[in-house]
Amino acid sequence: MRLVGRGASAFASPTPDTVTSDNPRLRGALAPRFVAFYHHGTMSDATTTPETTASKANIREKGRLMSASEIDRTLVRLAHQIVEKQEGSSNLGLVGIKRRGIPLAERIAKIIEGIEKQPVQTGVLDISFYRDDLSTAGNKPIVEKGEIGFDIEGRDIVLLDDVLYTGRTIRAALDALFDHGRPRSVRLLVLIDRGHRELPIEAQFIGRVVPTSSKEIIEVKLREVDGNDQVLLVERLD
Ligand SMILES: O=P(O)(O)OC[C@H]1O[C@H](OP(=O)(O)OP(=O)(O)O)[C@H](O)[C@@H]1O
Ligand SMILES: O=c1cc[nH]c(=O)[nH]1
Repeated sequence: MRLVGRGASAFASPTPDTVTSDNPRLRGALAPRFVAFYHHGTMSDATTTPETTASKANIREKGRLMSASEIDRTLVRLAHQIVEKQEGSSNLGLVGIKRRGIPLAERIAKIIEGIEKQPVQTGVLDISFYRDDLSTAGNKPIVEKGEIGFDIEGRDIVLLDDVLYTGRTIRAALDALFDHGRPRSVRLLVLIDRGHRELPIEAQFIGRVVPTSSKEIIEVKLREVDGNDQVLLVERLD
């Protein structure tokens, strides 16, 4: 059976007991709702833990691509690049894609606030409902069509996610975003671009480009979701 959907990281780390955010509005949005795992080269959602034991037995950690301090420094660079590109932050809005895009948006907003000395609005997109491949998914995710958190009309939006792979999440996120209004511009920030695009989607702000094989998986861990910060390269063995 071919299962498709979102998913990458849950097999490698247990669901955290606590999911934290400084922003009370975002705390619920960070909470994990689905356990995700890879299956035959595609990604899948499941409402119960598919066993991470079996999954773990079939994966091998190949190396650490980024440490916590490397992630920190990368986010500082990306924040400066955003400010340079947007010529400031007065019309800027950062929208994090659930889950790990949300803490990325919060962290980068804080850095930009430190540079520009003015608040930066952050919001959340839960795009589960909008994916174009849900009809073939084995387990359908619960639909949660939440508010972004601020008015995106006329704003310069930066969408943020941890990993850019096929581009399907971002395509779905763009659909969802435009359901909420008409921004002046939309740019994309990802911590890792691993290639393998299936759609004509590119990021304007990239933490690191990591050429990967289709057997490899990028695992981004962020302390707000996973309890620690690092980026791992793992490989499926089957
Ligand atoms: O370009 P794509 O092929 O769409 O893949 C990228 C998406 O996959 C991962 O999400 P994941 O399914 O792990 O969800 P999570 O962030 O909730 O763990 C990652 O966070 C991106 O959102
Ligand atoms: O390798 C991948 C692919 C998609 N999403 C991830 O988080 N990692």
